[in-house]
Amino acid sequence: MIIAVDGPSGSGKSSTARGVATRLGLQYLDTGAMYRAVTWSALEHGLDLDDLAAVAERARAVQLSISTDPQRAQFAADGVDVTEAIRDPRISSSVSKIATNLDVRAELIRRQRELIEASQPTGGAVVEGRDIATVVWPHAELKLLLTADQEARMARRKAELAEGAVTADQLRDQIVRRDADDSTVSQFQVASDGAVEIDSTRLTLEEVIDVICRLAKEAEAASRDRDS
Ligand SMILES: Nc1ncnc2c1ncn2[C@@H]1O[C@H](COP(=O)(O)OP(=O)(O)OP(=O)(O)O)[C@@H](O)[C@H]1O
Ligand SMILES: Nc1ccn([C@H]2C[C@H](O)[C@@H](COP(=O)(O)O)O2)c(=O)n1
Repeated sequence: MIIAVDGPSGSGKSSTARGVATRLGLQYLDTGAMYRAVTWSALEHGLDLDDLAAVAERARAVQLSISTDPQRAQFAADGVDVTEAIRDPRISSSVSKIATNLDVRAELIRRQRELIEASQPTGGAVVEGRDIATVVWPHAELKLLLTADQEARMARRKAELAEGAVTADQLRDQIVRRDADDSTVSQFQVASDGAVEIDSTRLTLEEVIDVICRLAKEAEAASRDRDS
């Protein structure tokens, strides 16, 4: 089973997808981490992020190692562990430049499909991002759009950062400006065909995980009925 989870920044995709994958014994793919790792690599190589061809070349060249174990978040780029570095505000503020480069997207979508295919012999994966149900894996057995209102998303992001780590303007940039830029290349503001929208504004993380696990069981049963 492939479960696709898309949605805006701070809606809870990573924490929810990791929780669902753990409970259902599936792999977990954080596609945003791949865009972040390419951003890290481009900056390490001193590239101008507006040089679309040079950045796309870097995306094709960089060796990415992505853990799909929901219990062990670990990412490496060209052999360097970037698990922590890719969460730095420096990366968050520039990653949209990489994610709106269409040649970078083509390369990362190709790699994401390979990782999803590799997950199938062990039962599948929960895959989260912005374009999973619409572009990367439209035939996912369960497609979800996870939303929450803007105030809740900003409050959640603020709560997870150290006191004073970002200013109010930086916080708004990480959520509102990033969604505006990212939505120029992906459609994650409204549910696509066959996707179920879950508004998590008034739900706890555990409640969202419960809802998704129930939907996954229903999707699995429906698929068994179709096959028999
Ligand atoms: N339903 C929820 N209720 C309260 N807090 C939540 C809920 N879901 C997630 N959170 C918290 O909100 C914060 C942001 O969640 P998370 O990083 O999973 O979002 P995201 O959609 O993956 O964000 P981004 O796309 O920016 O990486 C985390 O601290 C997480 O623990
Ligand atoms: N499938 C995806 C995943 C992510 N992005 C972009 C959008 C974000 O600005 C950036 C980092 O994602 P995050 O870790 O914050 O979820 O990558 C995308 O365009 N498509």
